[in-house]
Amino acid sequence: MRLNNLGIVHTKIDRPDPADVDHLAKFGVATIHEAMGRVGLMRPYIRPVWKGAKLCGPAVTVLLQPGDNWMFHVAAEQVQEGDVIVAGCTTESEDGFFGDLLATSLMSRGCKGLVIDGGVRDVEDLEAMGFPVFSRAINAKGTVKATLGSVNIPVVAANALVNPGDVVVADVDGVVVVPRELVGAVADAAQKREDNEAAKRDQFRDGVLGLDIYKMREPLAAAGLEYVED
Ligand SMILES: O=C([O-])CC(=O)C(=O)O
Ligand SMILES: [Mg+2]
Repeated sequence: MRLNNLGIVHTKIDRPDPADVDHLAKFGVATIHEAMGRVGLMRPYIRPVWKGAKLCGPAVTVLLQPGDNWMFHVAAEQVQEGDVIVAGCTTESEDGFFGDLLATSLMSRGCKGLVIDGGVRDVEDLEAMGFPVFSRAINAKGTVKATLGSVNIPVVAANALVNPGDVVVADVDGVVVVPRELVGAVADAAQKREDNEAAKRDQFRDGVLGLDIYKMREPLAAAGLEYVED
């Protein structure tokens, strides 16, 4: 009888339609999060390790054990072109699980980046390679290869549940997780939101006030806001 979910690799995962992933990739994390109804974000302590890093792709998930990066090598074999890796850990850990060697291996498999609720190192090289990484820490502390975790099971990373095949989008504003079956609908909703924002941006540029665009004068007065001249 299996007592835990460690030591498992799911080799078949469902991925969303690549056209929907491409559409979603056009939008920023803030827009996607709003379009979903203000949900789906990882905790904001996950930050890009180099300026300008961005990623969007279906997740191959990894559950790590603290101080151990064995499962990244197992995960590399499961990566398909366009995937990203999302790594959680069985407990909080800021060890440097990942660096340029693993990035080189993942890139050769078509991987588009990493989100990890842990630490990474070799950041100068990751930037030079153009491999986008989002992590909770930059840490030179090395790890071993000795303890089983799992690949392609549901993982929690920075308070977000990520199922294999969910699409993860990350940019300087944060990391958002879009459930696989919602990717097309969320991309459409994000497009609508962006069109709407474009119209508002034009008005703001022309000097129109939010007070008038959003018709806020009446509700502000009803709430008791007073303008005092003296
Ligand atoms: O080798 C490791 O264990 C992690 C690392 O620094 C790399 O991937 O370059
Ligand atoms: Mg290294």
